[in-house]
Amino acid sequence: MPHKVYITRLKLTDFRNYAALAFDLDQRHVVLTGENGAGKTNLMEAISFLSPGRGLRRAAYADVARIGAADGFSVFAVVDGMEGPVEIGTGTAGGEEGQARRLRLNGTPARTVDELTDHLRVLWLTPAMDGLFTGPAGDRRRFLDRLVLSLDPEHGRRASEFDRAMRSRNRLLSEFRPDPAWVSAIEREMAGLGVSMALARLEMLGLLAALVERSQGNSSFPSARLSLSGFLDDCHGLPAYDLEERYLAMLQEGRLRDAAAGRTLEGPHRSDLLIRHGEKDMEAERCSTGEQKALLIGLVLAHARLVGDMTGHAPILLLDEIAAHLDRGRRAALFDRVDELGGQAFMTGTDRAMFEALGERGRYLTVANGRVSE
Ligand SMILES: Nc1ncnc2c1ncn2[C@@H]1O[C@H](COP(=O)(O)OP(=O)(O)OP(=O)(O)O)[C@@H](O)[C@H]1O
Repeated sequence: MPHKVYITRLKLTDFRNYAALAFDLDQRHVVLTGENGAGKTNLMEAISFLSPGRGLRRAAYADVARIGAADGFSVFAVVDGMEGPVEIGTGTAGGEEGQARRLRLNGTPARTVDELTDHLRVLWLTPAMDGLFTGPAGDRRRFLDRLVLSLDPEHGRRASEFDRAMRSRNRLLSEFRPDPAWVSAIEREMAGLGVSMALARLEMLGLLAALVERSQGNSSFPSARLSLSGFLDDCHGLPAYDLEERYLAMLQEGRLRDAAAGRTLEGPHRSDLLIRHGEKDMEAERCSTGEQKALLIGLVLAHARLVGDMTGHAPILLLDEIAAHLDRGRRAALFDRVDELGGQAFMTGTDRAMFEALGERGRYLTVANGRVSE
């Protein structure tokens, strides 16, 4: 069983509808119930800021600060983390758009928010992800990249450097006579980064597939079969160097076409994650709404297990409005599966009765008017 990472104290200041909120937690899972608009998802979002990135809503920081607040927002947490107890403070100062989120670990400013991954991993499933299978490829790519990031924190740096290089190339190609040596140098950089990104994604899919294979048959949720398409599809198994040369040649040959299009038409930014319902052997997008939800739950649970297995520390799991779509038996199975992962899970719902099967494994809190009570 992986080591349990859990939050023991949470304090929010000027975060969404919370002016000031503080409460203590123990190792148990946390069930947050309350009426629509009470602030349950806001609390989940606050916890998601204990991981790098823009949180589970991918919101602009200016929208996260409480309306009327004088100066940004802050989230403070005490966590029994991967390296022992740690105090985490994160937030923004001022309401400017585009500003970076600051992080303090045990009172000391951290260089980047990426340092959070030394202490805990936070994974989530929200109703906004329900359209994952039917929505745009970009959503699935982002989902996949978050999976990769939770095991390989370097993935984010590679992706943003690739993006920067690609923007430089697009800009250069739009010039009347771009300097070919400069374009080549940028393409070489893109080839290295792009292939590393593709390989990191493939490695993640391989690990997940192996885990799904091992746990086949003993799950109440369907297993997802995942593959990638849209970039270097016919090159599986080639060494990284050959893949880089291949991608480099594609970029060189595509210069005129890309210049005309005003963007780079081939690369890891064009990949799509293909998802199939394993047991039915059917594309996820053609499954029923309920089947899609179950598939997504199965996928997130498998990923959470993988993170626990690989790091030795169970991730914190945020399951927003998870119980509503499931029948009684499935709900009970979900709580068992979540508990078996060995981490602390936060779950929300409008009705406490939905969580009956969780029993004493959970702590039940009511959210109302920007406050949390027993
Ligand atoms: N920056 C902000 N400042 C103040 N209030 C905000 C801010 N952003 C969102 N809110 C408010 O927070 C409230 C609670 O939102 P939240 O999404 O957490 O509700 P919820 O309890 O999850 O509800 P539901 O059950 O409907 O999903 C909403 O009424 C919203 O208007």
